[in-house]
Amino acid sequence: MTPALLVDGLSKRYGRVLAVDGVGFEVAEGEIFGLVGPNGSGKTTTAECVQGLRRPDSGRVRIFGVDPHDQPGRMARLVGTQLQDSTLPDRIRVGEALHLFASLAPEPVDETELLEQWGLADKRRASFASLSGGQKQRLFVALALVTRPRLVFLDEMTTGLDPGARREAWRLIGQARRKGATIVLVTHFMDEVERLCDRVAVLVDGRVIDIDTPAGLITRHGGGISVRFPVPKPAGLDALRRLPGVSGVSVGDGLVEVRGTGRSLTALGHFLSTHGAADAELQVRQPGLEDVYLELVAGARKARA
Ligand SMILES: Nc1ncnc2c1ncn2[C@@H]1O[C@H](COP(=O)(O)OP(=O)(O)OP(=O)(O)O)[C@@H](O)[C@H]1O
Repeated sequence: MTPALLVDGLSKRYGRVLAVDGVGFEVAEGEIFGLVGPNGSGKTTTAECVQGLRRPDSGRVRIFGVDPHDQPGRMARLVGTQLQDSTLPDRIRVGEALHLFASLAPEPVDETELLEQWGLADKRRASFASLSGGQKQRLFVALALVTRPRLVFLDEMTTGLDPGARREAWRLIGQARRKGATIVLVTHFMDEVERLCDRVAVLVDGRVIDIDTPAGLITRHGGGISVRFPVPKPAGLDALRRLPGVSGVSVGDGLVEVRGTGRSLTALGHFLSTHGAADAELQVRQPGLEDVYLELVAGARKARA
C-alpha cells in the first residue's frame, strides 16, 4: 500500500549548518507518527521540507505517492498544517479565519462544531490579536483540521496549552485519526508521544537515531523494571539472581535492587512470600519514554563526540 508519507535521504543545509542529514522514514495511512529530538535537531526543518514549504538539498518526499513540489495545489487539499511560528493578521476575526481556510476545501469540517470542540465558540467574533497564547494555538490547530486533510502536521501543538486543554487536544487528535486522518506530530512532550503516537522517530543533530513504537523504545532501551525492597533474611541474593526474568541484583543502603523484565515480578512476589517477606515494602520503577529518550540522545551525542 502507498504510504501516506515517504521520506528518503532528506538533507537540508543552512549555510554551514547541516540541519537535516539524510533523514528517512515512512508513515502509514491512519498512523499518528511522532518526531522528537532536542532543540535544533532538525524536526521543524524536516517537517517543512516534507510539506514542500522548504526545498531540501537532496532526498525524496512523497505524500500519498505525490512529490509535494510537483503538485502544490493538490498538496493544499491533502495536507493540513499547524506551524510552530504561525501568525495571522491582527484584525482578522476567529470566525473569518476559519471560514477563509474552510473555503479552500471541497468538504470542510463544520466550522461551528470545530470552534466548540477547540473551546473557541465564544471567540468567533474576537480579533486574532485579542486571543491569549493558548487560544491562538488552538485556533491554529482548528485551521489545520478545517479542510478535512488526509495528512496533518502539528508542530508543538500543545505548547502553551493548560493541562485541561492539552488533554482535550489529545482527545480531538485521536478523534481526527479515527475519522481517517494521518498525523505527524512534532513535540517535546514524551507523555504526549506515549499517549498519542503509534510510532516515533528520534532525531539528533539532523539524523534519525531510532524509530519504533513508544513501548518498543522503552523495552529495547529502558533496561526493564527495577524493584527495591529491604534486604530479606536470609538474604538469598544468589537465588534472586536465578529467578526467571531477572537481569541483575545489587545491594545498597539496606535495600536490594532487582532489575529485570516484567516477568520477573511474579517470580519475585513468590520468592518474597516464601522467604517470610510477603509484606515487604516494594518500590517498583519502570522507566518511561522520557528516561529512555534522554538516554538515547545522550548516547548518540557521546558516540558522535
Ligand atoms: N531559516 C534558518 N536559517 C538558518 N538556520 C536555520 C534556519 N532554520 C533553522 N536553522 C538551524 O537549523 C537547525 C535545525 O533547526 P530546526 O528548527 O529544524 O530544529 P528543531 O528540531 O525544530 O528545533 P526546536 O525543537 O528548537 O524547535 C538549527 O541549528 C537551527 O539553528
